Amino acid sequence: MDKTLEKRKVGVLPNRKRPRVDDEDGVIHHVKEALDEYRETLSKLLQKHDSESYQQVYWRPDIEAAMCQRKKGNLVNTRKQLGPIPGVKVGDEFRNRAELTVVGLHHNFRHGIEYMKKDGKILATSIVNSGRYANHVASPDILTYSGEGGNPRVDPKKPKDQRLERGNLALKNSMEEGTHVRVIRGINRFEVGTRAKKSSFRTYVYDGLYIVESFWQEREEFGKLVFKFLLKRISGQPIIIWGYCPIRVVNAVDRASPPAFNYICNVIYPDFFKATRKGGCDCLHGCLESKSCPCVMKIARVLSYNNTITGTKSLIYECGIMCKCSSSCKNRISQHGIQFKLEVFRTKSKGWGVRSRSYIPQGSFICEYVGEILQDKQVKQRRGFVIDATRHGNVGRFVSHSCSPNLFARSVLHDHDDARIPHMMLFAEKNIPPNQELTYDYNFIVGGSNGTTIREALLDKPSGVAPNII
Ligand SMILES: C[S@@+](CC[C@H](N)C(=O)[O-])C[C@H]1O[C@@H](n2cnc3c(N)ncnc32)[C@H](O)[C@@H]1O
Repeated sequence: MDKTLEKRKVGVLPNRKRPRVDDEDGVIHHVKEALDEYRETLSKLLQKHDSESYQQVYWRPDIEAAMCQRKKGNLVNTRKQLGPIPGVKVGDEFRNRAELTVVGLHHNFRHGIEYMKKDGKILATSIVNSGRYANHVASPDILTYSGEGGNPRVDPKKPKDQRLERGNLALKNSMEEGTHVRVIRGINRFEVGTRAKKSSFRTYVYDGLYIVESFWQEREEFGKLVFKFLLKRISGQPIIIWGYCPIRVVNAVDRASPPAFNYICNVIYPDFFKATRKGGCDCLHGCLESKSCPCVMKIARVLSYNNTITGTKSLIYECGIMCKCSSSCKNRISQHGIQFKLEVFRTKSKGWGVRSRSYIPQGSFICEYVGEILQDKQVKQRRGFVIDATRHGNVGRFVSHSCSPNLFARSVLHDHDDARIPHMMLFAEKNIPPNQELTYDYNFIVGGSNGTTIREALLDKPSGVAPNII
C-alpha cells in the first residue's frame, strides 16, 4: 500500500472546542463525539418542528443542525484536505449528507465534487456518488463518475454541455497530479422487512481512496456533452462489502473482492405480504418448562430448544411478538441475530466461504439465510416462494455446500404464522472449532414436501437462491 495511506494525520482536528489529540483512538473518539452531538441537535430540531407544526415548505433540518454545530465550533476536520480523514475509517456509514460535513469527509452539502486549491491548481478532495447523475459502478473497485453541471435531473433549466471547470477541472487535475480522491457512496436503504419505495431512505458509506485514471466526453440524454471520469480504488485498503456489514472479509488467496450486493439483516418480503401473528402464549415462567405453552406444543416432541437446538423436525415455532414471555425466553433462539464472530474468507476452489473466529457449541444458532422473497410465475409453478440473495443478502449467501456439513438448516416461524414463507435458519450440527469452514447440505428441503432442494437452486446460481416450498 502507498505509504502516505498508512500515515494517518492524527491530531489534525481544527475546531474551536476540542483539544488536540495525538493518538488515533483519541481522534476517532472526537469524531464520534461530534457526530453524537450533531445527532442530538438534529433530533431536538425535529421534535421542535413537530411541536410547532412548522409550515416551511423546503426545510433541510439535517443542514440546519450542521450549521448550528458549526456555530458552536462542534465540527471536526473543518479544513479541506486530500487523502484520508483522521478518525474516519473505510466502511463508516453516515445517515445524511450533512454528517459528511460534520466529520470533514465532504464539506459541500449539495455538490458531488469537492475540491481545494494546492500550489495554484484545484484538486478534487472527495466525490459523492449520490445517484443523481448517471454514474456507473462496475465493481467496488471501479467507478465511472459523471462530471457536474447541466444535469436536467438537478437543474430543470435547459440542459447544457458540461464545461471543463470547477469540479470537472479538479478531477482532471487530480488525474494529472496522481492525487487521491475520497469516494462516498449513497445507498438506498429500506425500512426493516419491506422494499416499498416510500419506506426507503439514503445513507452514505465511505468507500476509501481512488485515483482518476482517465476521462472523456460523451453525449448523453437530451444531447448534451458530459464528462466521464474513470476512477480506480487504490489497492491495500480494507475490502468493502457493499452495504452494512459487521463481518470481516479476508482474502489470502488472490486479489478478488466479494461481489457487490446490499447487505441486509432481515428478509425483504413482497409488498403484498404483511407479517402478522395471530396468537401468542401467556407464559410468565418459562415456556420450555411449561406443559401448556401453545408455541412449544407446536414444536415436535423430538425437538429440545434450550439455547441450542436438537432434533429433526424441520419447522420450528418460536415464541414471538404476540407472546407474553420475555425476549430471553429459551424458545427464541434464532431471532436475536448473529452471535458469533463470523468471517467471509476466500477459499482455494469454491469462491468465498464462511468461518467463525470463535468456538461454536453444537446446536447454536449461526445465521439466517436472508434475501428478497420472490414469487414470479415460473417460481410459483415450481416452488412458490424463493429467497433470492443476489441483490440483497447477508453472510448466509457465502456459506458453501458439503455432503458432510457442520451446519444444518431449519425453517422457523417467529414473527408471522405463514408456513409458506418461514425463516431459513442455520444451526451448528456439531461442536465447531475456531477457523473451520462452515458448510451445510444444500439438499435440505425447506418446510418441504415436493422434493425441491436448496442444492437445486443454489448450485444453479452462484449468488444463492434458496427455495421455500408451499
Ligand atoms: C450460496 S453460494 C456460496 C458462496 C460462493 N462460494 C461465493 O463465492 O459467492 C453457492 C455457490 O458457491 C459454490 N459452491 C458452494 N459450495 C461448493 C462446493 N462444495 N464446491 C464447489 N463450489 C461450491 C457454487 O458455485 C455455488 O453455486
